[in-house]
Amino acid sequence: MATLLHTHKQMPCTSFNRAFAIIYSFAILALIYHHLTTLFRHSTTVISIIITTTLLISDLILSFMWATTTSFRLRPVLRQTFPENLEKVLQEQDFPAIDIFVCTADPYKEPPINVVNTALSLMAYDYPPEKISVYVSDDGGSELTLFAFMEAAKFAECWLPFCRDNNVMDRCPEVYFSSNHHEKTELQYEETKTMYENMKNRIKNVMERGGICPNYITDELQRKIFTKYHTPGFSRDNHPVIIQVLKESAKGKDNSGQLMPNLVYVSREKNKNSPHNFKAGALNSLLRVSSIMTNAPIVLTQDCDMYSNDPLTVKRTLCFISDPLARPRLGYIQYPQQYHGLNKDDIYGGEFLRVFVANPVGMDGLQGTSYVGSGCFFRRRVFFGRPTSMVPQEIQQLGPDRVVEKPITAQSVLELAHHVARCNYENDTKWGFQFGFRYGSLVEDYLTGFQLQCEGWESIYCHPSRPAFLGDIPISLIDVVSQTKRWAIGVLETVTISYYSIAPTRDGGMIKECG
Ligand SMILES: O=c1ccn([C@@H]2O[C@H](COP(=O)(O)OP(=O)(O)O[C@H]3O[C@H](CO)[C@@H](O)[C@H](O)[C@H]3O)[C@@H](O)[C@H]2O)c(=O)[nH]1
Ligand SMILES: [Mn+2]
Repeated sequence: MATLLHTHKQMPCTSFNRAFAIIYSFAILALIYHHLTTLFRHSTTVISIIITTTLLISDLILSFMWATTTSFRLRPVLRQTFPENLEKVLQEQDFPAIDIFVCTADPYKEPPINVVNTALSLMAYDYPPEKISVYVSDDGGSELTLFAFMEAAKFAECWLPFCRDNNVMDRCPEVYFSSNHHEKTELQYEETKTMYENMKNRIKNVMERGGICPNYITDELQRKIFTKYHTPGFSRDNHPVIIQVLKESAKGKDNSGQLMPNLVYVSREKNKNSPHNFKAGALNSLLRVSSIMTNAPIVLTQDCDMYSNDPLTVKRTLCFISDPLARPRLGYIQYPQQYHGLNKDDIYGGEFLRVFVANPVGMDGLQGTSYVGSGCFFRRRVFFGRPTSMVPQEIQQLGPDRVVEKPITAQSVLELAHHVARCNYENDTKWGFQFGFRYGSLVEDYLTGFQLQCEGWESIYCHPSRPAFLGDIPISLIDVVSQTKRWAIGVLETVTISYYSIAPTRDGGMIKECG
């Protein structure tokens, strides 16, 4: 028998949901019938015609909404993965490499210490470290974020072996050090904690000062890097490309002599005359920069406030991707967005159970779930056209199948990486429409997932009992309202874009440019 890597089964509530759907449909039909008979037989005055017609239209709209969501209740599936079996089908040296994208946009709204915690939790995955590359996109173009990551690169040298040696489950340092579930006596614990506190203090000081303290700059090279942020006219919306390799796997080893992941800081070029396309634009820049530097076949996108809560998540994902019987059209695997720090009453409904759990479970049983922006593992290939026909890239180095041979710090690699992160790079290309993350909606994730599905890619929703990722939720009313408004507008934009673009299934070609 083949080794079991994952299973799926229908949820026990399926039969009940189906029976309910049938009964409810009859009730709706009866209601519509009632409205129609009232309209044609009993409505004699203009007023009663208007009232009945209005009721009929509203009930038709509500029925349509009910029918679309009910489809998610008809075949909900639960999946289980067996990462412990992975090495029976795939040797560790054959594990695919993975490029992880972390996006941040503003050091004051998204404190660098939190972004650093997210990145550290991802670098510390239970996975061969030399196969992991973490790319940080800094849309805030801030030296404070870069400084925080320079510190993180140093701290990672002791944090990664510490997690490995002690089999730590909470690999986000802040969470680990503020919980009480561990041996607090050990020397290694004390040392690591002190290093973490030092890092935190240095980042805090820099934040309070609003700039880098001169005594924190250790060498000429660092000084040179930070002067880039002080050239005349430099602002978050107007600055050149800054790419800094903070950890190179091939060179740096951790404190126990093991290899480390790559850690690369990227702040794409911005100027006021070019559209920057928000997060989708940032992700596309990272997609290209990472193509040039490492070109891993698997890509994980992550919001800066969503840390990894389970070190096994990459292996779990491989259970689907590396399954010899895997569906060839499998494009992405989405984990739910889950949150920590929810208050007991959750007065703003911040858990979003329907959006991030109930609906995806249902979509998974049909054609696959949508992409929700964070906690999603893609096959890089999905960004380059339909499963059956790959669209050639404007430069050959961006092809998803290319094997990178040069080190990420090679001069030619860095030059090309800078080139593809420039803001006019995308002019006259299909980036954002046919390649990469899609432009035109405030919810680029929803639009991207939807268009990938139109192209024929399938997806899987994986919901392990230990949350794979945990994030922050908006806790003030004003933040909740603005997020909900953004999402609502974004979904409407997705509908209009999809309506006006020619879906690939209909013309056998590509999605028309829009925007
Ligand atoms: O110009 C931008 C704007 C945002 N971001 C990053 O995008 C992420 C999400 O943005 P946020 O403002 O936190 O939006 P939320 O509404 O909280 O995010 C949800 O909704 C977004 C849009 O649907 C998705 O992209 C996210 O993954 C999902 O968590 C954050 O890491 C930001 O740093 C950028 O990198 N560049
Ligand atoms: Mn957010």
